[in-house]
Amino acid sequence: MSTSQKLSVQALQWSGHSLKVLDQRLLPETIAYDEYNDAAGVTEAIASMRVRGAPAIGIAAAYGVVLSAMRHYPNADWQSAVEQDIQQLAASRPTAVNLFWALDKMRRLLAQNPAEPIAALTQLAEQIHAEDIAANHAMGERGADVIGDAKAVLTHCNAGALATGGYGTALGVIRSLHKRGQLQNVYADETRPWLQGARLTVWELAQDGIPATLIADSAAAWLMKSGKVDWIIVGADRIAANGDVANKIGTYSLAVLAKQHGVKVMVAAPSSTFDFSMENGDSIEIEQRNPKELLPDCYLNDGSLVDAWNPVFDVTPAALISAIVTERGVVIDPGLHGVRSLAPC
Ligand SMILES: CSC[C@H]1O[C@H](OP(=O)(O)O)[C@H](O)[C@@H]1O
Repeated sequence: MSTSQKLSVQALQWSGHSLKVLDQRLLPETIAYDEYNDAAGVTEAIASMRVRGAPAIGIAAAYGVVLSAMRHYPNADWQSAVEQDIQQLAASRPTAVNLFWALDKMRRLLAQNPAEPIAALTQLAEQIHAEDIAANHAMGERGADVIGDAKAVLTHCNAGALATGGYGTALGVIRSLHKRGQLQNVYADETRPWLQGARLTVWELAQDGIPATLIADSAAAWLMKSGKVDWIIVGADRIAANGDVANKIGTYSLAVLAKQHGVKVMVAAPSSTFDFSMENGDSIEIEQRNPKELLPDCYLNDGSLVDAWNPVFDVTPAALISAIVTERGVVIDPGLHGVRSLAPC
């Protein structure tokens, strides 16, 4: 696909009675949407990473609850059937708190016994979607304000429109910097093993005419030692009360390297990514995915030759983070202050 071709690609498209999900396992070669009419399908779309990215997972799950209610209401005991679907959605992936945040919002609405449950649930899911996009634009501007003029930034994984309702968190900051003319270059690392950086971020930025330079994950240290980047900008999947951040595997090593080389680290995440029930990141569940996602094809026919350990997130201590940017505000040096100042009032 030519980089000049501009596509308003969205991870999720809600029709009012079905959810179309862009199958991100096939990008960038193929743009294909699967259409879902029930919660079980949405659960599978999340678990298989057809849709991925903390905010996008939460939004998809919210629509999954709407589809569940559409299927079961007004049968007898329809609320129990919906609750079972909610539990299935909650079991799809463990680390991104946005999934549980969205499901809890839908549950709390159901507990109020709205007179028109389908309409009420639909309105809330659409509100969650719209507010995420608005939050990303607000974060983009706040993050660009913090960074000012940057030689270049390095981003890890994909925290873009493909991982959210639209515009992106880390890529939202990059989009805002680019619009202001404040950015000389964007480096994107490949983000093994799923290659969110090489397959999604480089491609997504190209749709906006934002050139990105791809690097191997193992080149990040040398890039920083070469003085080529000022900031690392990433998203998040769960942020504890002390500012510890769970994000894509490899984020922690980038933060350690950044400290060694005087590079600053920015985390951009909506307030739905905070988990104030957790004092620190020690108890954040780290998803372990199928080793087959890590093994080269040559081993797939004979798994006896090699074992594989495939944690797909890690936790970066707040002390290694320079700024956490949300739609509610910014915390500089979260290691000193925690992030409770960003809690909802
Ligand atoms: C906008 S936050 C996206 C966040 O989710 C990614 O994980 P996955 O691709 O496995 O869903 C990664 O941690 C990103 O930072």
